[in-house]
Amino acid sequence: MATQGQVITCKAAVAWEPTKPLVIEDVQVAPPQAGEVRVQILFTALCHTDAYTWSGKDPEGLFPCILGHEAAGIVESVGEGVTEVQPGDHVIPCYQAECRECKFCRSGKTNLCGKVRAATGVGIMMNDRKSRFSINGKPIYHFMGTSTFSQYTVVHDVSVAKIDPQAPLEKVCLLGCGVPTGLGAVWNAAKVEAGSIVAIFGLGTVGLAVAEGAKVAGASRIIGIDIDSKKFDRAKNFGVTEFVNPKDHDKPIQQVIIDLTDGGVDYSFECIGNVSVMRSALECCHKGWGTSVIVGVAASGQEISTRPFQLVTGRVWKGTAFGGFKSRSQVPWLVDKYMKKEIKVDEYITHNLTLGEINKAFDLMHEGGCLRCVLSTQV
Ligand SMILES: NC(=O)c1ccc[n+]([C@@H]2O[C@H](COP(=O)([O-])OP(=O)(O)OC[C@H]3O[C@@H](n4cnc5c(N)ncnc54)[C@H](O)[C@@H]3O)[C@@H](O)[C@H]2O)c1
Ligand SMILES: N[C@@H](CCC(=O)N[C@@H](CSCO)C(=O)NCC(=O)O)C(=O)O
Ligand SMILES: [Zn+2]
Ligand SMILES: [Zn+2]
Repeated sequence: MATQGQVITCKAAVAWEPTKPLVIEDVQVAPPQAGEVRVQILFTALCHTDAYTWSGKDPEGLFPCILGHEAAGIVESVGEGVTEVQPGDHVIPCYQAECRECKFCRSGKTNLCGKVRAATGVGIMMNDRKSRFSINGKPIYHFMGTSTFSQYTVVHDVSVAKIDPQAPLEKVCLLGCGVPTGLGAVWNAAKVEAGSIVAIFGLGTVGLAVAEGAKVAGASRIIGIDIDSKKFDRAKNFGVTEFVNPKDHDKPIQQVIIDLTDGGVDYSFECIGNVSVMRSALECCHKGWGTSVIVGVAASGQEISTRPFQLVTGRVWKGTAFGGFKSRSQVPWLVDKYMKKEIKVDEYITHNLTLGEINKAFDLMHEGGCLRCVLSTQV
């Protein structure tokens, strides 16, 4: 039955309130308006940022909403003026848009895009400043411009990357967030050179992707730091060469790393979202040149601090969103790299469930063994 131009009623996991279990509801998804694309989501993974917003600690978190931002699917229909994708195209929704026209996109200095960010931050679509999701007339907010915990979603055309139709959607959905973030933190934000010493704080999916990126870049030592020692065995397969558990030491962890590395590392990456660890990550960097990249997302109200002397003496503190990758241009390139077996993806998938089991999937995130859980949207 043709669905184009019609409201689609489908299943979606709705977050009615912070921390309350998500509820699978029948949701009405309106047709795409000008500059919009309606996508049938086939597979979606969970990222720690979904849990963060669900916790109520995200200043941009609005409820009720449909969370989810790491997914893959097929274009169902497009709105007026959409030229770069058409029904049937295989796509990955991109929470970091790329319009190629705005001040940010034209700067050549950042992957951030300003075109739709004001709308995606308040859970609506740009065209009429309304949501395309509703339940019996009650609007449900969008999330990060993606809302992938749904069988159908509507995204801005600048927020969707067309990918190789041969790519397995149940795997490449991961290229919507965590894996590119870690790889890009190394390749784009830090620009790690061969021979560098690297420290990674937090060995979840993002930290392991940092390790993989550092290995590809030719780092000589890749030191993984995690409070869960069970993380180390798996981390070796992603390139981590040494493991440090802060719990095994009395000294501050930055001092432990400085002692291990004759003065500090060339590059460090915070992949947890803990502001006190962010400080350690900066301070374990080598005087004169060490660079620390913040990747983890810290809760509302949290702030970073250090002695300015740390920066006066040459350390550099920076951060990255989506690893600095330009989404619509480079996600297809990452998919191609995966197809050529040049980057890992399958190895980050530890669990597979269905959308109907999403609360179990959130529980799994707190278990040390879980990296990414991929949900099939067939509830
Ligand atoms: N900047 C971006 O664009 C971007 C993109 C994706 C994810 N993120 C953020 O990156 C962070 C990591 O995401 P993830 O999915 O890999 O999370 P995760 O929860 O799977 O991994 C975090 C790891 O940190 C470890 N850890 C926790 N506290 C620690 C401490 N005090 N010292 C050392 N290790 C500690 C945990 O044991 C775990 O292994 C999250 O904050 C997420 O929101 C940011
Ligand atoms: N609303 C949050 C923003 C959190 C944040 O920094 N998000 C990252 C992506 S995390 C993906 O897992 C990001 O892309 N930031 C840049 C942007 O949002 O434009 C908060 O306010 O804490
Ligand atoms: Zn994410
Ligand atoms: Zn732009």
